[in-house]
Amino acid sequence: MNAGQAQGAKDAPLLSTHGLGVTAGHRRLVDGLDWRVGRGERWALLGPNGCGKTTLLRTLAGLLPAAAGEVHLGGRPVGRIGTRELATLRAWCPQHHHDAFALSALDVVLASRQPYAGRMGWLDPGDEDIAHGALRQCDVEHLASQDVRSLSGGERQRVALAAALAQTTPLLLLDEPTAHLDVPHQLAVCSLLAGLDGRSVLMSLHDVNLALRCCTHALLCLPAETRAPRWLAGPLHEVLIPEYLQRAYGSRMLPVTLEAHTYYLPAPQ
Ligand SMILES: Nc1ncnc2c1ncn2[C@@H]1O[C@H](COP(=O)(O)OP(=O)(O)OP(=O)(O)O)[C@@H](O)[C@H]1O
Repeated sequence: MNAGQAQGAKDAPLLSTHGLGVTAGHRRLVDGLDWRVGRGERWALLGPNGCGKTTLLRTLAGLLPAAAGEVHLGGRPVGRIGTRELATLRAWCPQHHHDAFALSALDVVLASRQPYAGRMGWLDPGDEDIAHGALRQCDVEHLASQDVRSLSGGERQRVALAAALAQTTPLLLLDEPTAHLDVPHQLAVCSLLAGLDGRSVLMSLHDVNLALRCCTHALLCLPAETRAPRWLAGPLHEVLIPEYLQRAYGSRMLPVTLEAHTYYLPAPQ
């Protein structure tokens, strides 16, 4: 990379999509999406079941090919970035975790340090410190030596989040990071993500109120009957408004203000 290209990469948005199309089977889930995610922004991906949040996140992560257009990370097409480098640029935390082997929670988190391992694949004590720090941040350090197959759903979810944090990437792609979590842990994860200085987060969520607490921006899917759904992107309070929420979810959402914060309640049927 020459000096001009290096400067271009520095000025480029962390993530951008250019005419992005995403399909699953015969369904077109995203069509012509032009979107930019800046450094330090936290985006909520919202929309009804099956609208394409997971498929879009996996495409952004470079795990699925785009049907049209491109995803860029730091100004470069994601498909042209090698696996190891990609793992230093974005962390991916899926919705489901399949644990085939008897690994401890610490092992699972340490695995996310592999992109930084030396030539022989060895990690150093600094990696262990980062892994323990991430387990602590996610309130699961006391489970570090426990077999992940024996963890509860919420504990496993927090270990997965710790693994994503320990990857120390500028971008985190999280598929329903608050699934399985009790309310105090949902709020703790919310504050944790909001406190990640300079790192950007894209997370699919089902709770509009959590998005309002936790995020700076929203990408909301408005389903369409006859063509690909339309994804509205923008600052949180421009996108999460009653009109758009009703179009997205098909039911009226009533704004309620409590202690200067706005929340949404579904209107009685
Ligand atoms: N490989 C596939 N073949 C056919 N259809 C698929 C495939 N993968 C996903 N789909 C369909 O694509 C749609 C989008 O799925 P996706 O998991 O992205 O939705 P989602 O918005 O994350 O849903 P949820 O809120 O329920 O988690 C669904 O209707 C799903 O059945």
